[in-house]
Amino acid sequence: MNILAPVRRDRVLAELPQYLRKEAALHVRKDFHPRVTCACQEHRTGTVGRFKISKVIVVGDLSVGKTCLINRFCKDTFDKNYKATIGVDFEMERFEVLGVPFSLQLWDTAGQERFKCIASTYYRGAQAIIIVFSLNDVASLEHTRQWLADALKENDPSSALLFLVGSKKDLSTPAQYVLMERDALKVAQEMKAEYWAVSSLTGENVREFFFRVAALTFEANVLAELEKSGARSIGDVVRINSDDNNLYLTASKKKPACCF
Ligand SMILES: Nc1nc2c(ncn2[C@@H]2O[C@H](COP(=O)(O)OP(=O)(O)OP(=O)(O)O)[C@@H](O)[C@H]2O)c(=O)[nH]1
Ligand SMILES: [Mg+2]
Repeated sequence: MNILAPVRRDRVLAELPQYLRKEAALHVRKDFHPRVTCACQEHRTGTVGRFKISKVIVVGDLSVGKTCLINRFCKDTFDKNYKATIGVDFEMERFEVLGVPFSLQLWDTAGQERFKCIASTYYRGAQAIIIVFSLNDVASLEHTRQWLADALKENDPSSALLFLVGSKKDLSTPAQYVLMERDALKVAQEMKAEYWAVSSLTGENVREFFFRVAALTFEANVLAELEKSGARSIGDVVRINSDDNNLYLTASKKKPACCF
C-alpha cells in the first residue's frame, strides 16, 4: 500500500465516534479528551504531529471471522469461503483524526492452533487488541479470555486498549442475539474491554467499530505523547476508573485556556 497516498475522504474523523453499549465502553465521553483536541488544534501533538501509527492485533478462535472483518473494512469485500490465515496477514489503514494523519497497522492473526506460535510472535507492541468471537458459537466467547491472556503476555496490560467483538451477527435471530450479548457484556466488563457486535456479511457496525478503534487508539497515543513530552500540567493524572469505565478521566488541577 502506498502510505503517501492522500487519506480517503471517508477516513476523516472530526468527531469522536460513539460506543455501541454504555455498559461495556472504554469511556463514555461524547468528545475527544480536551487535551487531545487542544493539542491537535495547536498542532502540538509532539513527535506525533508528523506521522502517527498504532499497531492493532486481531486474535480469536479459528473461523470466527477475523479476516472477513478486516477485509470488509479495508477492501469492502466479503468471501463466503473459508481460507485459514497462515501465521499472520497485515493491512495498513490510513485516517485523519482531528486534522492529524494517523495510521492503523492491522495484524490479522491465525486462529488455528498449529499456526498460533508463529502468530504470537507478532503480538508484541500492540496499542489495541481486538478479540473476536462468533455470536453463534458460545465456545468461541469462552475462549476469548485465553486469547486475551496470551496477547497480554507480550504487551503492557495497563496501556493496551481492548475490544471484544462478536462477529457474524447476521446469523443470529434477535432472541439468540440478546442472550449472547448478555454473556458477552459480562466478559467485556471483566476484561475491561469495549464490546461490539458486527457482521462482515452485511457490513453492520464494521465501519463504526473501526472508526472507534482508530479514534480511541489515536486519543491514547496523543495522551501518551503529551505525557512523555511533559506538555501536560504537573499534577494531571491519567487513571483508569473501573467504576465509570472512563479510561482517560483526567484529574486536572490546571488546564490550558483552550481546553475549557
Ligand atoms: N454469515 C457470516 N459469515 C461470516 C462472517 N464473517 C465471516 N464469515 C465466514 O466465516 C468463515 C471464516 O471467516 P474468516 O474471516 O476466514 O475466519 P478467521 O477468523 O480469519 O479464521 P482463521 O484465519 O483460521 O483464524 C468464512 O467462511 C466466512 O465467510 C459474517 O459476518 N457472517
Ligand atoms: Mg483469518
